[in-house]
Amino acid sequence: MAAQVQQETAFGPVDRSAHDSLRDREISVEQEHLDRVYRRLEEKIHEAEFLMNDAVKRGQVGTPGALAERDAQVYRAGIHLNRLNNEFEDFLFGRIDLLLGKDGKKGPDGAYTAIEPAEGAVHPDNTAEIAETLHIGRIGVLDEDYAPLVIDWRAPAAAPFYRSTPVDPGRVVRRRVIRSKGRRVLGVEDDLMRPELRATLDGQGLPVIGDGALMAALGQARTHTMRDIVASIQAEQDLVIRAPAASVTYVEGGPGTGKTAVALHRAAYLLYQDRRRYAGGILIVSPTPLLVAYTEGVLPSLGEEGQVAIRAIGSLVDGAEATLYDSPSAARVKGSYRMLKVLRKAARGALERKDAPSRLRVVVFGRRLELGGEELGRIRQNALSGTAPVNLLRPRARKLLLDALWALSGQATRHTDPELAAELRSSFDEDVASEDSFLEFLDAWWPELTPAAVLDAMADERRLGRWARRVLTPGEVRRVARSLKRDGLSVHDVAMLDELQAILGLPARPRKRRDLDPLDQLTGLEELMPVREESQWERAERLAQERTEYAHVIVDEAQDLTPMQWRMVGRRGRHATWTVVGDPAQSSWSDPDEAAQARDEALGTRPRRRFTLTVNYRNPAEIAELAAKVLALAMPGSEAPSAVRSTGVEPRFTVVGESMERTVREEAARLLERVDGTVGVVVAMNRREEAARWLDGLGGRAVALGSLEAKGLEYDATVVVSPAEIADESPAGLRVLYVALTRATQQLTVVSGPHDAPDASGLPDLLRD
Ligand SMILES: Nc1ncnc2c1ncn2[C@@H]1O[C@H](COP(=O)(O)OP(=O)(O)OP(=O)(O)O)[C@@H](O)[C@H]1O
Repeated sequence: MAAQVQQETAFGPVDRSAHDSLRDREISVEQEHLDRVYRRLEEKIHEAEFLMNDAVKRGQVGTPGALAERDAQVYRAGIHLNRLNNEFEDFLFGRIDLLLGKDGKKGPDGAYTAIEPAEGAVHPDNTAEIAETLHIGRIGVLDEDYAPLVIDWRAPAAAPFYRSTPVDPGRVVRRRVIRSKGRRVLGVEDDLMRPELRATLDGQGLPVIGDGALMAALGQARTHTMRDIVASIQAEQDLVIRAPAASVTYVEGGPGTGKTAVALHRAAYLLYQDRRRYAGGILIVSPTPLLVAYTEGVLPSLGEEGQVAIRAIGSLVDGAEATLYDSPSAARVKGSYRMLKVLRKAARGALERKDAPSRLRVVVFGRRLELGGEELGRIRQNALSGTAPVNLLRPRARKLLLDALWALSGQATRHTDPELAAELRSSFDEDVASEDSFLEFLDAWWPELTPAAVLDAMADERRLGRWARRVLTPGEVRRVARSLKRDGLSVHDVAMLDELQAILGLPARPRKRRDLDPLDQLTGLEELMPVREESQWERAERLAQERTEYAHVIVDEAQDLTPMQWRMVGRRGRHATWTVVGDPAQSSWSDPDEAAQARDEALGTRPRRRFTLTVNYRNPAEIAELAAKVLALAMPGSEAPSAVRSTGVEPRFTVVGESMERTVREEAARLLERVDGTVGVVVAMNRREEAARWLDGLGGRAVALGSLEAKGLEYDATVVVSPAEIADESPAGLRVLYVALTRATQQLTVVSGPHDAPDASGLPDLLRD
């Protein structure tokens, strides 16, 4: 973090009233600049509108290329103004004042490219002149001479705004965050990167205003949506955001270190860097719909939305939506690699429906032919020995049936001439294959399977037991079958559906009929035209359209993905580059080693670039210290991130009095009075419905959540209800409790229930030293 020098100029302290007028003066300096930016943008719009009207009037002006270019300019200018007027309250948010650069070269955005100051930029008496001032904003704007009025935050020239620290300041002397609303500048917050320097700008001392932008941002009340952090990205975060996209960028960091924020800003950065490459789309996988809703506004505020899909892990399969939770014991089986074996068996086993016919009878060339159960069983085995997806094996099964009937018919030896024999065989096949009895048999004996149908079949405990023999215990079979009987899907079911889709393959397309020519119908010619099968090429094109792959995949809360979920996500990024962010200490999955193996399989052999984020921006030190006690139990030896600020407010401990409902409600109400923003009440999963009722009437600022739903979210204040209940609800319970305890930005209350064994001060057993 940058040194925060308050109420000073680079020449020394000033008194408070002088400081206030200094602040006003600096605000008006920035206001002037913002006015200039808007004037310039309006000019561009007028120019563009003039050109457009002119073009309309004159019909055609210039070459088609010039016209296209002009239209593009009109379009771009329109977008700019629209975005400025409608979307961005704080369009211009930063400024850096820089020393003269080393090489004196300018980059494509009109700014000097050097990171380090030129020799002699700082005089021996520690004075220096500011050689360049850059303003940073959400989009870039150039003046009439192509000099930068605003640099896009993602441009290389903006990097020093984020990277510079007092330890390694580069050319930056002062970094300023500008706060504005609409077209009005409201305030400025400065960080001095070279406090030792006495720098001048146009012959005047360089004023330093405010308490620093980061602290101002962190102290703000939280709402139910995440804000972007574009004005206060810290150096270690910036390294991740701007890391080259090749291969896998792997980021670990404790709670509140900005992993989610960094992941979202990285998506915007990648699109800016190489829009063409990412035209294939960026997928951001989030653990819950709540976190999707919480983060959804960030990318639009950064000017990006179209090419980024933020999807909850339970909504990755089109047409399926997870709404149910599994018990920890069912989840543990459904998410594990073992399920893969079961699904492969089930996909094949589900072909054998209870009502499947046991014999095939056809009449062909005037003869009745019949295949019995044993022969049909052999044919099925033979067809299934192929490695193709089950639905794509149907044509093979059909062919084997025809072979068997042909052999039975005794026609094979009728002709010695190979050409005649082939002709006979083909008319035999056509005869059989067009018979209703054959078609009906095939549909019943080798039905086209859908993933949902196989999952349904697995709800039958007896059948599932057969498919899971030697893989699952009878108890596990019972739990899984029971969980599949419910109406609706869980996140684990969705991953199983996706796996089944891969195992089954897309159903072979119904034979495509040629568009009928009315003349053919009249003449009866239609009957004589062969029915056209889908060509290889058409099939390839269809599959390409149906593919759901992305150019870059970002996985948030990656520690929670089960092996089956990694497989599902992996299928969406087979040719992608990746950004994976997570924290092993917050994992709610019981078998981290198995998940790590699945993750490595999904990411393949691509090289990994690893980063660690070390500063907790969310929790004040008082809360972070308490949470660290649970971390020590959950993952002995692992290090908690250091909290960046302290509030002086210690966590509060209370014990359930008359009823849990009453105590929790009172504590939530108490916190609502103490904070301006949101209050989250976190309970064990099986209490989440009743907890929602406890808060009835407290208003929209208070919400109740199950422990797993709290993933990634944050509130001004939280009430964590019964740490013991949360810790005991699953094998990963302590890690889930660690998540619950690290959601508050200001205040935390812990309510102990009967299982918590609180001491006299209300401190529960699990949180004692
Ligand atoms: N550089 C920053 N400037 C301002 N706020 C920041 C910065 N970095 C992080 N924050 C804030 O800190 C909070 C935590 O960030 P975020 O949710 O991204 O952390 P996380 O590492 O994903 O946490 P968790 O692992 O607990 O889900 C958010 O409110 C975020 O806006």
